[in-house]
Amino acid sequence: MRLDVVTIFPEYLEPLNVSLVGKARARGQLDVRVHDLREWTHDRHNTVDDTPYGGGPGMVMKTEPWGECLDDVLADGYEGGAQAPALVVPTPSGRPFTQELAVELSQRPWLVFTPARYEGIDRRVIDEYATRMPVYEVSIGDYVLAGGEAAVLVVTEAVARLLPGVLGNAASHQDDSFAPGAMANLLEGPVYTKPPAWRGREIPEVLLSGHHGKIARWRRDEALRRTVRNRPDLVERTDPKAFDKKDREM
Ligand SMILES: COC(=O)COc1cccc(COC(=O)c2cn[nH]c2)c1
Repeated sequence: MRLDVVTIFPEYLEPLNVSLVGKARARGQLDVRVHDLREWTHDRHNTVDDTPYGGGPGMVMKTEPWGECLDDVLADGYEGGAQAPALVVPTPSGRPFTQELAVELSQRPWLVFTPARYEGIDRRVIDEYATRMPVYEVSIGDYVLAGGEAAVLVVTEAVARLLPGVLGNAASHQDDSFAPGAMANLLEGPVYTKPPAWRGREIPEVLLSGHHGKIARWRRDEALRRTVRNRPDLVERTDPKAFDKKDREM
């Protein structure tokens, strides 16, 4: 997968050199290219923003630098078809970024991220590129950040860990929270490891029993308990058939 990020703060994307994404890049599983938008400005102050038409506070990111930069980024290697890029625009007014969307994005060959600063990017930029490729306007949560770069780190990590071979133990994202299947829409329950006792706190007996059926049942019950407590909305969304009699007694 190829990932391009266009930003006025390239250093903000340094974390893409470490950990999971960094290793995937080193292994050649990910081709990450960060571009400084200001390199596509031509004035002395490298201007990327201007006042909003219609008035109001703040500044808006100008069309020209974005257009010139994105044309260059998309110029190489874009033969349509297999190499078709998609634009990913972090914005508070986007569709919620979910595990399902992470899976969808992880199946694309090329993502171009356009994190905005200020009040956002002139709408005409998105409209222009939407004529050439899919545009995903995604929100990572109901709050406003000073810029979309942090959201790029979030989306990139969620997507990269789904790429084959990137996560050590392939099975580990099968039972992720929100992964499709029985665990869909349930939060993850508690996890434990050695030592068996710590400050007088021991491990739930069932986990030491070696009885896989009971362990799976206990984990599901704990996940359900935590979901009911923290995310009743997710319980609503889960198909009632997914719950058996014992669940209903909970
Ligand atoms: C065309 O799209 C744009 O112009 C984007 O506009 C904005 C405006 C303000 C802030 C941001 C950065 O993203 C977030 O704050 C965000 C993403 N998820 N949750 C919060 C982006």
